[in-house]
Amino acid sequence: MDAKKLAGEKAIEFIENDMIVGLGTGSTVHWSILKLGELVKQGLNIKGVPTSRQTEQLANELGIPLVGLSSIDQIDLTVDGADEANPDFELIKGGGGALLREKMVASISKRMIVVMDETKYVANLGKFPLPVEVTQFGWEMTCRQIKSLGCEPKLRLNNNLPFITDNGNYILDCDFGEIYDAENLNHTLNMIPGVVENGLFVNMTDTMVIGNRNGHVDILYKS
Ligand SMILES: O=C(CO)[C@H](O)[C@H](O)COP(=O)(O)O
Repeated sequence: MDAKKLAGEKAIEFIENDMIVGLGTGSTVHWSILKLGELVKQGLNIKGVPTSRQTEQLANELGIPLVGLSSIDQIDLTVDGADEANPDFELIKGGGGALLREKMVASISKRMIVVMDETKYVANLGKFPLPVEVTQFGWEMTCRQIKSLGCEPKLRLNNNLPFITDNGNYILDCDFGEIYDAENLNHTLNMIPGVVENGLFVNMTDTMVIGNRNGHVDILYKS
């Protein structure tokens, strides 16, 4: 059983006609977008807000109408993946490098549904190094300041060259070990000049759809 596919497709059940829908990035939400494309072909009326160029391209190929942040102030529902999620519904995102647009879209969403396979649901965040998007200008200085918080940042590479985000920035993958105060770390990181955004999503989702290899899908709601 493809646990990512199970979760991705299940989440589409939350989408209703006439909604503005945030479209996340990654291999799990990929399945949600494919399913959404089928429903749009059958007459579902929605508008999507893509969180990356990759997602924008997929949505265009599938004929999903898109709208940009320039013309909306609120999104009804966003479906997106995660690299890790804990029982407090805190997330690490950005494995695909789309964390800035993902967080902007999530921040104006009335509801965010997170889709993942069972391996992403963990007791404590931090095994997955936290992605931090930083400006190219002075990135080494920013890197040293992040390091002084007690982690080992690594510049993300792509074919031996720095990975460049859709926004023209770099990503530092930061191993903090186990993260016990995600809210505080989120604020501390974003106070460092040169940090554009980090991949901690705190108080942004109340629903997680988790696919299991045994074919079962768990839906968790924050109480
Ligand atoms: O945050 C993300 C991209 O920036 C993704 O949602 C996250 O990396 C999960 O990806 P996948 O579903 O492929 O495991």
